[in-house]
Amino acid sequence: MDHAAATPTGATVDVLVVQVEPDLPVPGYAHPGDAGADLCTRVDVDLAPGGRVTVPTGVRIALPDGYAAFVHPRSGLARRHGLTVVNAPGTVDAGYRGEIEVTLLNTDRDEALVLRRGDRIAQLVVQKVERARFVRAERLPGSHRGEGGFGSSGGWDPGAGGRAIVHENIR
Ligand SMILES: O=c1ccn([C@H]2C[C@H](O)[C@@H](COP(=O)(O)OP(=O)(O)OP(=O)(O)O)O2)c(=O)[nH]1
Repeated sequence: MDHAAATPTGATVDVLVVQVEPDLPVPGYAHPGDAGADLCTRVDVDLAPGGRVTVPTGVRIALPDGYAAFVHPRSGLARRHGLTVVNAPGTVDAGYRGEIEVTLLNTDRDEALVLRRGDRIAQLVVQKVERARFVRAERLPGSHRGEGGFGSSGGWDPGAGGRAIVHENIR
């Protein structure tokens, strides 16, 4: 099992964890100062090129009110194998008591990926979140960006003229 569960120095919040199978590690930070605690797969997975799978992590948590946890991909797996999290970052609500699952996508067109039970597959970032009151208004205050959407600062082909852009399917 490739996992270094360091006791986090400077931890600022307690998060209760119930392990679905006690021999798997609780989420752990690999290094002091890391933002993400590693999540492991509870099952073996063979992921075909272009394949998608939802993997159980073996952990259930109770976040305090005012917090959420976000499931992010691991950069090393992304770089080496093209592995990503489909809905990155996945949102774990404070009220969620079920097992955290991770929906993985093997973006590599040629190589299958083998994950074994206990392998680290993603990382969980615990954050304070605001809860907004959405207040109806007739107009919004001005800003430097204005209505310029994504790509408006350059590097994007504006030829689509506001139409949806259909991206090539990975298959
Ligand atoms: O990567 C993820 C994302 C979410 N969840 C769990 C925790 C979260 O609280 C719940 C619901 O997630 P989300 O709100 O993103 O899903 P939804 O499709 O909007 O479903 P819902 O209608 O239940 O909110 O699923 C995970 O285990 N892993």
